[in-house]
Amino acid sequence: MGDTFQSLLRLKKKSYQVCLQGKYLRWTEETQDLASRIGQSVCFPVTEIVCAQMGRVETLTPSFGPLAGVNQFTVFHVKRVKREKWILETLLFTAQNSELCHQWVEALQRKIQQYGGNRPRNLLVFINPIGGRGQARKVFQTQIAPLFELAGIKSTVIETTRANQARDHILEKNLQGLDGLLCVGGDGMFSELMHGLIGRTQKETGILENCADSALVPSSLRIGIIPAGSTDCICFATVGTNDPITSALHIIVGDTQPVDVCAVYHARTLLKYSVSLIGYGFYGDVLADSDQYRWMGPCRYNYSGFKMVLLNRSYEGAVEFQLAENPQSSPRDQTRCRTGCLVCSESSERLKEESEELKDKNLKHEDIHDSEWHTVEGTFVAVNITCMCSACSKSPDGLSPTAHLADGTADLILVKKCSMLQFLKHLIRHTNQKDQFDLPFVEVYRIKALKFTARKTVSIKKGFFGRLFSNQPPHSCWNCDGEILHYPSISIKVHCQLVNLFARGIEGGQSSSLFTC
Ligand SMILES: Nc1ncnc2c1ncn2[C@@H]1O[C@H](COP(=O)(O)OP(=O)(O)OP(=O)(O)O)[C@@H](O)[C@H]1O
Repeated sequence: MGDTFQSLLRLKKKSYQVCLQGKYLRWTEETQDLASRIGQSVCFPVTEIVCAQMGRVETLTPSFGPLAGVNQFTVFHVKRVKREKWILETLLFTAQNSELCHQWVEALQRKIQQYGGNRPRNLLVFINPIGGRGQARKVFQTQIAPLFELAGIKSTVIETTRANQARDHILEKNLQGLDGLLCVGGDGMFSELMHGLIGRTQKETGILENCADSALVPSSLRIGIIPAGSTDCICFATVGTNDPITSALHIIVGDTQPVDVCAVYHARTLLKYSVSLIGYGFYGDVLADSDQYRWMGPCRYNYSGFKMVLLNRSYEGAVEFQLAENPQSSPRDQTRCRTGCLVCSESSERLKEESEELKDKNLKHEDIHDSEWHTVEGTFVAVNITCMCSACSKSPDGLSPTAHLADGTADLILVKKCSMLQFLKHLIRHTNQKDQFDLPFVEVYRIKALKFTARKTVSIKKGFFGRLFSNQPPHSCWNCDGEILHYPSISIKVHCQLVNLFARGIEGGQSSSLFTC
């Protein structure tokens, strides 16, 4: 029984038979009740233990020193509270003597090392002091740094003084010895880290990042997001909530979630990468319009959104796309991408096999992936592409609720010319349980590549609101994860699992890691 360590311990004034076996810590109440003989057992995986320390340790004490109790030891572990939210739970065990406590702490730490091999030890943290409501510094110092200290994670902190400082640092500076990069901020900060890391990795491996034909290589470093932005869309889609403690605990236990990335090109030259929304028409116009109302803070998006609904603009163009290869997966299939998603796992397997095939046969990515192009021409209120569900607090299921995080596809949503009320109906369905795609003017496809050619739209002063505000411009712009792209004609290619996040996807169905055996 070399793998098992057990003894009698006290917890919350009751005696328990506590057993550490395999991947689990289990405790069973010692009961006098002869009818039931054995009390209820509770167990949870070692992979969700943050650490074990001698004595009674409290996280909020500055130096985490043991407070009292030579015969006590403390176990810190992940506890799920509601939906996807995690908190740090403390268990204070009392043993017969301090020797036994030492043995328990050593046994637990050994198990954490054995099963928690992917935990980071050394992180570089970028704090955006102006992101969201300007709380990033406070969030990190008061809530996150004490957790990292407890878990034995070294973090080097850089507070940014300008936009793109984090991206430039990652592109230029020595990152040796680091296990991951974190941002404390919103989706814009994540985008900086992602651009820096993808760019650096291609440079180091000699791949031409700018060329639309390049098969880009993923980095071994993971990116973590401590949410402190305005929308935190990427946190909602990869963790299920925008709670800073939950994200920190996912980082501490070393979770890994691969994520697909869309590369956006104009004239075959790279413009930007995106993981959530690339939108022409409505979302492009909202972003461009909202820029003049920065003084309103995050409310500017509601104001410009309202204005654009009233204006009811639509734009002419041709959308060409290559459909995804997996016929079993579709944006209308009602499945959800959740932790351990089978569709994404199959893609990981396929990726491995493909890269071996490419190497063996000395082929290019395109040689095994060229497929038919489909075309939809018309006038569109919105052309949206997203490679994750793009959920946020306003839209809990997101733009495309069944989109997968890591299957090498993106969902293309075409909202064709319709009335203001029809478009409003489509938008409102993002906030309730109704299907936003089940409307005659909406089409949705699961794709792997796209080309959009904008046509000049003739300006018509439509209705009362059209005359009140302004004429329609001939083209819209693209909203690429919250940044404006001024080239109306673009192409997009989905790169399967190009970045890895400290996350595990949204946990589905499971409400607690603690369960009775
Ligand atoms: N010190 C700084 N001064 C000005 N801008 C900065 C600074 N540091 C980072 N930025 C830029 O601020 C932008 C917005 O930051 P961030 O994403 O953190 O917050 P947000 O926009 O409020 O949140 P979200 O993107 O979730 O809506 C980013 O694109 C980033 O490049």
